[in-house]
Amino acid sequence: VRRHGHASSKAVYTRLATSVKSTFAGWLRQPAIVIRDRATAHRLLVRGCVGGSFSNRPPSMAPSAVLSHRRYHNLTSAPYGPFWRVTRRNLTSEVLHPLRLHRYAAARRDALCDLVADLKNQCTSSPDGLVLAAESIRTAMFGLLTTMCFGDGVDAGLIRAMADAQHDLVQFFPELRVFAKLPVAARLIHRQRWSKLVALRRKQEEMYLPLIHARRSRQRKSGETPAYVDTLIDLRVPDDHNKRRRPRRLTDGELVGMCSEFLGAGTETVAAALQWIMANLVKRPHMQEAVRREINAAVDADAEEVGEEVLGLEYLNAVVMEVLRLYPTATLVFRQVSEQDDIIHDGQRIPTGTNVLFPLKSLAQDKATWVNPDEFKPERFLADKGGESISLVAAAGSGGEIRMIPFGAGRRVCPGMAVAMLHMGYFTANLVREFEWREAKGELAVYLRPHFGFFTVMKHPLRAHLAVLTRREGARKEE
Ligand code: HEM
Repeated sequence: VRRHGHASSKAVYTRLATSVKSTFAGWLRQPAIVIRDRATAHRLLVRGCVGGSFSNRPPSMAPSAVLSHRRYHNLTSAPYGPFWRVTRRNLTSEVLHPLRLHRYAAARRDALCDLVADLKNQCTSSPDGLVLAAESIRTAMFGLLTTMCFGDGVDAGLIRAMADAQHDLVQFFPELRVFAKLPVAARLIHRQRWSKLVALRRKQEEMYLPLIHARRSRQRKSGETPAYVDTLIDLRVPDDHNKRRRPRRLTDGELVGMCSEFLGAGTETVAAALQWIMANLVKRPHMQEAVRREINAAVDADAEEVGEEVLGLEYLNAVVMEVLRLYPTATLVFRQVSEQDDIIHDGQRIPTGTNVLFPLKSLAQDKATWVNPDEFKPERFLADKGGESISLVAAAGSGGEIRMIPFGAGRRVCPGMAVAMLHMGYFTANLVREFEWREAKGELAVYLRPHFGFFTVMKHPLRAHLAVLTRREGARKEE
């Protein structure tokens, strides 16, 4: 554990990668502690503290929070309280509930068909089958999350424009750090940035609000699968600022903020993780073969796709877990000590307002937990290969110590964990079944280096040579 007051917070800077420092500079300038010890991380994140809950993040740099002057237009930036509880329960009990994910099977299949068609198109139009997979993967994920958010039938051109606007917003995140402290003064000093942020959000509103209004005014069929926005339209939320007021509907601003969060959090993270998975399988053809073998043994050669059965494929799951351990797409988990929290460390109370940072990569690479922690070894998650088959929940600390927490931990743990695991497994399995992925040479070779920013992405977006496999070829490769 490293503790830093105002004067020594520079020490935190020096221990974090440059791109992390620049992305989170607004938060890091405040008093901060970096927790690298797994037992302490477990005690703070999972067990909480005396009195409070230790479930608040520092004031958010998310555009919704900045634009709403911290009136918290989404879940990520909402403080721990009644508003957060109601909106979080809505998300986890409806669209993201693990037992309801089968309802979006058709949307997943459509996104997969579009992705496979796009990759086939790219590899047949390039003389050596070279494909820029990164962009195609992100577009497919955005299309899928758009259907889950707004329902079927959103125009393909509009989805592309929404994806571009979302990407622009995420790229703009680091610049928003200036608004983390003294937001009113910062708006005057950084007028250009403020205007750009307002323009980006206006563009989103112009695209999202007509979709929201259309969902609001349509007649719903009984038994139909709700889109996320339907659940938000029906929701009544308590007012954190005025507890005597009756629960109210979400405002248009809040609806746009929540949809933007759903699309951003659900797309960028999974698309980045999928690239890491495929990049590792390109680098390690024998592992790619092992995944293909497992799929072909479990799925009929005539089956149109590998469906939710991906969740039962042990080797594939081990590859996904190993990617999440070595390349967690969220860089840091943040908490901020609030007045109610009573966080004691080394016999001293950590002052209110202190930011507490949990670096996910280093927490997951402790020599005491993993043998050769820097090596990519999916077998460590396979009981029959001398490893241990552990779930993400167990890895987050059922034994009192955190082993890896790519989705965070405690009350604010990522609500999208189950859907993310399904999406990563589903797309990996089907992409390996449809294509043989081979590494390009020279400058186009796969480069397994990260760029640490708001999300940890590949420094060089994934490219590979693809060969289309017929079902019979795929099965023969296995022999
Ligand atoms: C590989 C994929 C993903 C990773 C690695 C990831 C990681 C994380 C992490 C580390 C956190 C912070 C947790 C904490 O503070 O303890 C988080 C929060 C969150 N994630 Fe994810 N996430 C992923 C996918 C998703 C998906 C698919 C969705 C929704 C569709 C989602 C929605 C959210 C939301 C709304 C929060 C804020 C929760 C709150 O404050 O209560 N995430 N995620």
